[in-house]
Order: sequence, then C-alpha cells, then structure tokens
Amino acid sequence: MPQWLPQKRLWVNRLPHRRTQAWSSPESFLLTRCQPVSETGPTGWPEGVARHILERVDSTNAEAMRLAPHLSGPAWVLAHRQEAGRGRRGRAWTDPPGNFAASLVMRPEGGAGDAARLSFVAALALHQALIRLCGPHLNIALKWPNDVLLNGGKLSGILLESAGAGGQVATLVIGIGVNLSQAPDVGQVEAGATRPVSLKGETGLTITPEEFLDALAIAFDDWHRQMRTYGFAPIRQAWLARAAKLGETITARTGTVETTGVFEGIDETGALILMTPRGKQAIPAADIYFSGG
Ligand SMILES: O=C(O)CCCC[C@@H]1SC[C@@H]2NC(=O)N[C@@H]21
Repeated sequence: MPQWLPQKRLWVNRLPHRRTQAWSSPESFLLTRCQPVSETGPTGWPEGVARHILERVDSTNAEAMRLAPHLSGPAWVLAHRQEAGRGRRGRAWTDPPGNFAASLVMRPEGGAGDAARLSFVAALALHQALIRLCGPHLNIALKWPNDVLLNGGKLSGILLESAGAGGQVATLVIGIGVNLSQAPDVGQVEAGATRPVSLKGETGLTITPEEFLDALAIAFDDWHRQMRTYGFAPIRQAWLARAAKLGETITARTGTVETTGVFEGIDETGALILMTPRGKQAIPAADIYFSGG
C-alpha cells in the first residue's frame, strides 16, 4: 500500500450534505487529507437531486422504482442493509454491513439507447469517486459492461432497470453496489467469475456509505452533464482510457454462446467490439471472462 494512503476514514465535515475533497496528486493528498471541509462553503451535492437514506430495504432498486411516481426530480436511495439485493442477469447481490448499496432514479432524456449508455456514466462516476476519496494511485479499472475492478478483483457492480412503454424509458434506476467493507464469500460467486474484493480488504481504508454517496452523486452529476452537453463520444473515450484488458484477448459469454477475441473497444452504442478469427464482432450484452480470473 502506498505510504500516503490513510489508514482510517477521511475527515469530512458532518453536515447532512457534505463536500468531499478532490485529490489531484499524492502530494496534495498528503497535505490536505486532515483538513476539515469548510462548513459554510457550498455543499457540492447536486442541485435538485433528492436523497433518501434507509436503514433496511428489500432492494434499493425496487424502492427507487416504487418512489418514482412520487418524485419531482432525480433522487438517490441509499440503504444500510438490503434483504433482497439484485444483481445482473437475475443473480442475487449480497451486502455485508458497511457496504454501499444505492440507486439513482431519474427520468432520462432520449430513448432506451441513451438510457443504457448511462451505465458508462455511472462507471466513470464510481472511478472518480474512488480516486477522490482514496487517492490517485488506487489501482482501479473498468470492466465491460459495468463493473469496477480494484487490484483486478470485482469491487463494484451496476444494475440498470427501467420502466416505460413504446420504446421510451419513463423511469430509469441505476443501482450501484460497492464492497466498501467486505467482499461476499467466494462461494457465492459463479465459477470463472472475477474474484470479489473489498476496499477495506485491499487498501485498509474505511469509507462510510454516506461519505461514498456524496462523492458518487457529485461525480455522477459531472459526467452526466458532460454527456448531456457533448454526447457519448467523450464518455466512451474516458471509459476506454480506464478499461481493463483493452487490446487483450477476452471471452464474452451470452447464454451458451462464447466469443473469444481481442478487446478492441466499444462502439457508439456501448457494445463490446471483439476482433475474432471470423472478423470484428459487436456484442451488445454478455458476461466477460478474463483468462486467469
Ligand atoms: O451484478 C452486478 O454486478 C450488479 C450488482 C448491483 C447491486 C446493486 S446494490 C444497490 C442496487 N440495488 C439492488 O438490488 N441492486 C443494486
């Protein structure tokens, strides 16, 4: 672990809406990590975005979907415990205490394709929040379609769920789980899947779910504004700059179909581009396997 990483949680102020500190270099991290953030300054929490903090819920995605008809704008729903957390492809998501489980509910602009591309915005926001809270040398990478890896293990997953009619997405829920304090048992993970890791286990850092939510909400707002202003191109570029195994051979599995090829990038829809012995293939949805886990 680099010398400058703090052993304990970062010092941030205790206002209900806190601003998290931004670290531009290890040096600035060292110099400023023990400075409390001004209690009178701007909070940084995105304007017009509500937040709901719950002790316990079935799933924050389910709760966000239930809340949607009663909301006048976007909202984050965070729960300290989930009793029926949902993962991708109908899998369960377990949340040991201290982990982060939250969902952002919104009415997205555009159609289903635009909504799906917000998963890349969420992945970039996770990357940014982790770097801001933990320092620039944290070894994180983004795994297609929407996992975050720390030291090569799975730290975080994203689950998008939507409701609407006629190809329009009226409500989008972006659910995010981060193993802040504990990784689930390896026994709960499918054979061949990336090993789960936790932030605490890999770095010794302790960050509370509320601290993480503040950093994530701000980062999501930043990247989302970029996408609204400039389109998907800069998001795609930024995502690729942080992508795991770019240029390497990987395997994409969709149901029983496996495609192995060189990971060349993602296209303008967010589909995975693999160069295979039969030519270039665009894969819109799959689970990815790296040789060696
Ligand atoms: O399978 C994955 O990698 C995605 C996991 C997403 C889990 C999060 S935890 C918060 C939100 N609520 C849920 O029920 N699932 C997502």
